[in-house]
Amino acid sequence: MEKETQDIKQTQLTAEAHLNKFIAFAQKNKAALAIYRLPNDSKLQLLCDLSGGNYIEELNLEDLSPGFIVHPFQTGIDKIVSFDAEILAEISLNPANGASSKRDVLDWKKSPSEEIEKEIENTNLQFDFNLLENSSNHDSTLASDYIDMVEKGIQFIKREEFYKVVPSKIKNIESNNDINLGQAFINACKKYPNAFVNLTYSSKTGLWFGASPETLIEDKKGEYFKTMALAGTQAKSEKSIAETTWTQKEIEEQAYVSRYIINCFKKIRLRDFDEIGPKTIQAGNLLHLKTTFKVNTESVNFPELGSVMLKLLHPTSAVCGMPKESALDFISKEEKHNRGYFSGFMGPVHLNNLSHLFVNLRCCQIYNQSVTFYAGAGITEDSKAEKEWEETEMKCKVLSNIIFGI
Ligand SMILES: C=C(O[C@@H]1C=C(C(=O)O)C=C[C@H]1O)C(=O)O
Repeated sequence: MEKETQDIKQTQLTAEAHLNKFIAFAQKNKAALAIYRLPNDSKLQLLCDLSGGNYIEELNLEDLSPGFIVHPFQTGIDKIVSFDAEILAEISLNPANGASSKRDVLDWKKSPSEEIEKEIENTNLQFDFNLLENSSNHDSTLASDYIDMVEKGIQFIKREEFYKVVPSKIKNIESNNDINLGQAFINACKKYPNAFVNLTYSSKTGLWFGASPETLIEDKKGEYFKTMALAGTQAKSEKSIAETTWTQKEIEEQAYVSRYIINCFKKIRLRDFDEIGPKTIQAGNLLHLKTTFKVNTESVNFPELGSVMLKLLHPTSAVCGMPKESALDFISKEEKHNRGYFSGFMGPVHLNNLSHLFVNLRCCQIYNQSVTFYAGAGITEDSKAEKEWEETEMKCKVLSNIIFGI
């Protein structure tokens, strides 16, 4: 018997223990699993597709059934995969500090049967990291290679091949296969309250963990559409956010992203939008410049705006460059690793009338015996290559700190 939207049953365990049971269950049953915490929310969402998820050729948001989508940077080796919301559960964390306690309650929102709930609750297996396949991304990017790539990018900008490009790197750290995934997730929720904290697992996509500061699209059916231009990075200092200053380089770098979004609106002749910012926002130990764009989809009479904009926006100039085609060409030729799902996007679709997709940043892929962290930095004519390398190091630390304490 299917039981939807009703709080069916509550089990008393820590949130961490609940998460680890779900993760081990998903692996054992070859199911697809998405665990996420929306920005500034005190609830964790768990979504499981017992079929293991479906490959999608072309993404049409309006065709998808309620679930979760995982989209790579470029479709090729890595494919778009959708997870159907076959099982939905919610964990309320202690609202005072987002901390997990002995009394974190798991509410089943949807499940195919009581047997499945029991099976998950009774799972005592450990997640087996040995079963994760190693990718082709074995070698960390060398600082010297990254710096050369940035300098080449600056030369291309000077020759007006493009105005901005976002080269990325990978950093591999060896692991003993003893990562406590549930604990890492809860720690990321505590440390990054305004991030989209996510952990996804399927045999099609692998195991990914992230804490993204960036919305790609937020689409509330019949109400609003939102997107954001996020760029420019500096380490948080003693100064208050109000006192933070930005250089011309960072202001320009972020303005490209805003301009790119406005150009997308222009392509579909949409003039009626609110633009808020740029404002300084904090993402962990980093600061960024952010402009929010909001459209009332009801008043502009454009119900499919989210779907249309998604196709136009990805990959934005925050993760690729401007113009898109020539920056993408540079990235494909110069980067030695495969970005996989890094700088792609992911998030819930059509759940409670909301589709909220985030750019997959500040993330890592977990393998047997190692973890690969990904980070990029926006390059403009005034970039200093060493500084950009340091920026990618700081970005990798967002999660390496959670997983390895470094
Ligand atoms: C590419 C990343 O981040 C993006 C690039 C930024 C920049 O270049 O300053 C800032 C925020 C993100 O839009 C990343 O985190 O890896």
